[in-house]
Amino acid sequence: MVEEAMLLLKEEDEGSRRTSWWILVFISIFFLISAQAIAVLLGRFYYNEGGNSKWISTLVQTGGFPILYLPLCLLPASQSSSSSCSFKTLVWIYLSLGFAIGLDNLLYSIGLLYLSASTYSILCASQLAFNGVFSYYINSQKITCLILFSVLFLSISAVLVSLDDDSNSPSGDSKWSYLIGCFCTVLASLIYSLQLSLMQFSFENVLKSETFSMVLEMQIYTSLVASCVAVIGLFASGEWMLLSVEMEEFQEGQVIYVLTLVGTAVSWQLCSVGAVALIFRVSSLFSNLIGTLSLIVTPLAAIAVFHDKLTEVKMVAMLIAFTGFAFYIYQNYLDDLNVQRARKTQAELF
Ligand SMILES: Nc1nc2[nH]cnc2c(=O)[nH]1
Repeated sequence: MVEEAMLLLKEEDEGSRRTSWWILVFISIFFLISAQAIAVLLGRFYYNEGGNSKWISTLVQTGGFPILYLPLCLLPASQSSSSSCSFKTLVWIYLSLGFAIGLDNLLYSIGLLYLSASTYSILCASQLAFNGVFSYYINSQKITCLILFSVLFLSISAVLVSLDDDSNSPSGDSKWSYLIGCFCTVLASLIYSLQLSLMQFSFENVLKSETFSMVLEMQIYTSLVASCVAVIGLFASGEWMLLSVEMEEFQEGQVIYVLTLVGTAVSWQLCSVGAVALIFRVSSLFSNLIGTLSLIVTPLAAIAVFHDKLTEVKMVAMLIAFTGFAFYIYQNYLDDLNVQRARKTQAELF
């Protein structure tokens, strides 16, 4: 009797843990998709209205990290991080990942500056394929049929959206700038995928902490390093001297210039917390998949904000993307069922 009651209690506890896991995953998905769409649109707005600094675009992708100290301080003590690894290892992880993020952000900004949104999205879809390879080798991710179809559907969808997009690059159409833009975007996709897989590896094999503080600390300290890279670049390149002119000549005025940069910085932080939380809770490949899904739904936001046309191709592309997304969620659900079945059998045996 007592054993049965214990088993029932354990099952109920497990059930509520799984429910809160799904709720947290959906909140992270919401932040990643909506905040990335806003950040990308604000980034385009900055370039379209006269902004021209690659290093400022790089800096705003991580420079908003101080706002994350507020949730970090508000978390209950039981949620404070208690990583088992040494201080030296932690510093090494934050420095290497932070440097990779800084480099990725610079290449990402150059890609956005030199390419049209369409070419940019096609090349960005390559990050899912890169991530599939890195996840297989670094994170021992099982590539099931559902995951493979999910990656394929999202890649096809990104290509469809791209082919349909007729916007031009903000920097004009010179052949050299096009080639530089393509090279930087593919390299950024490779670095971004590697960085996500290494982050998952750090969470699972080095940090081994189960708290949300770990997610926030990872985001804060890697952003601090990446922001230092951007500030050094800003001063070393001499771009800082042009900032006051850029602000004065911004077509929408100085106040909107500052608000655009602040809004972009805050959006990137919310998006990154969502991305890191998904790596922590699910996997780097899933986080990348949702990021790519966001790339595909960004045209929807552009339809609402900039009154772009909603074409049939865009609608089909989004349908394909959501089908791909549903495949991955269904795979997670199946994994979940398997874990529950295994636990039940184990409990019955003992
Ligand atoms: N390369 C790359 N960098 C990013 N930084 C934030 N999102 C992305 C992304 O989708 N690709």
